[in-house]
Amino acid sequence: MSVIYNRVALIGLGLIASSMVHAMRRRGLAREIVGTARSPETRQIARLDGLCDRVTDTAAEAVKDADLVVLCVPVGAMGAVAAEIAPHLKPGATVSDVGSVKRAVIDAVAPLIPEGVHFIPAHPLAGTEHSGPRSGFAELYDNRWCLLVPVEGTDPAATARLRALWEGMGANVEEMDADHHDLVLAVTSHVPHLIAYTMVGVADDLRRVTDSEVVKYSAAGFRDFTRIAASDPTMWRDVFLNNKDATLEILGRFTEELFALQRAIRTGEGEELFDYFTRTRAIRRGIIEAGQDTDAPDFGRGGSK
Ligand SMILES: NC(=O)c1ccc[n+]([C@@H]2O[C@H](COP(=O)([O-])OP(=O)(O)OC[C@H]3O[C@@H](n4cnc5c(N)ncnc54)[C@H](O)[C@@H]3O)[C@@H](O)[C@H]2O)c1
Ligand SMILES: O=C(O)C(=O)C[C@]1(C(=O)O)C=C[C@@H](O)C=C1
Repeated sequence: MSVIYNRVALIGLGLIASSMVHAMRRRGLAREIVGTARSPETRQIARLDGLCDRVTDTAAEAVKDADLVVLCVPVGAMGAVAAEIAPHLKPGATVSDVGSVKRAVIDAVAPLIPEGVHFIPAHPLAGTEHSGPRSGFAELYDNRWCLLVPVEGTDPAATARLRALWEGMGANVEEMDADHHDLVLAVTSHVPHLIAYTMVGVADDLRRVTDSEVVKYSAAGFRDFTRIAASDPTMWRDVFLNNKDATLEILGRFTEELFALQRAIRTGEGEELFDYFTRTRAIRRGIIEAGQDTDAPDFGRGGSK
């Protein structure tokens, strides 16, 4: 594959940025990758590992002459970083981000972007519970979605170029409106994380009662929750504070359903529980049959009744 951007600057060098570096290098998508991070320790690690072609001490230095600048910091820090880099952006450059929330990031960043610079928000739907400059890997975006959320009046050629970069990094790209994005992600990612955090918190409270049994006998379902609940606290604090309305909307619906199930258990409504679980099982099977869950093991497909 050929070079898509001459110079790419990554602000913040954690899981998402370091995975971008590896994925861009795999296909030679950028001639030069410049990176910077707020903490001196992260910059030091990035330099030691040769993560980027150059690591600068400030974001202002990193974006100098960059054709693409990607903000890879927690959602709550996007505005401050945009303010810092705005005066140093090259005319004609593209600024993008990878934040898990889109409306709040657009509101914070768009007004700071100078005329003549394109702003194209993005969100790769891929991650792990790990963070930091050593957590990235080239395959993270393979066969994952990356949603582009262009604001009104965005230059189609600049959007097409960013799309080509994400496709080059292995992702499938679609465009989506910001509010719709935030609602969909509240359902598919944000509230599920909140539920995992809560369940692990409950288990931790119980541990005082049952000693270490919660850890010792933790079954696969709970282990999956602990993986999710190990995700970065700063990132997730910022997600919930910046996607408040959609999170509360979905959480409201979730608690209504939970109360209905709670009642069915208390009153012994076995049929209601069976029908509910049958419906949810069909959803999982539908996802697998549509080939949308590349992680799903093949066992029992169409087998169990
Ligand atoms: N981790 C995931 O699963 C995932 C998936 C998709 C998108 N995202 C989004 O990507 C972004 C980065 O997430 P990550 O997982 O790479 O995080 P990370 O914790 O691995 O890295 C974050 C980077 O931002 C820097 N940083 C933190 N606070 C900052 C501040 N106030 N000012 C400047 N820099 C700061 C850190 O030093 C670090 O270099 C977030 O906006 C997150 O919502 C994360
Ligand atoms: O796989 C994981 O560990 C993730 O949590 C990744 C995940 C998700 O919820 O799917 C988390 C946050 C994102 O913004 C995008 C992807």
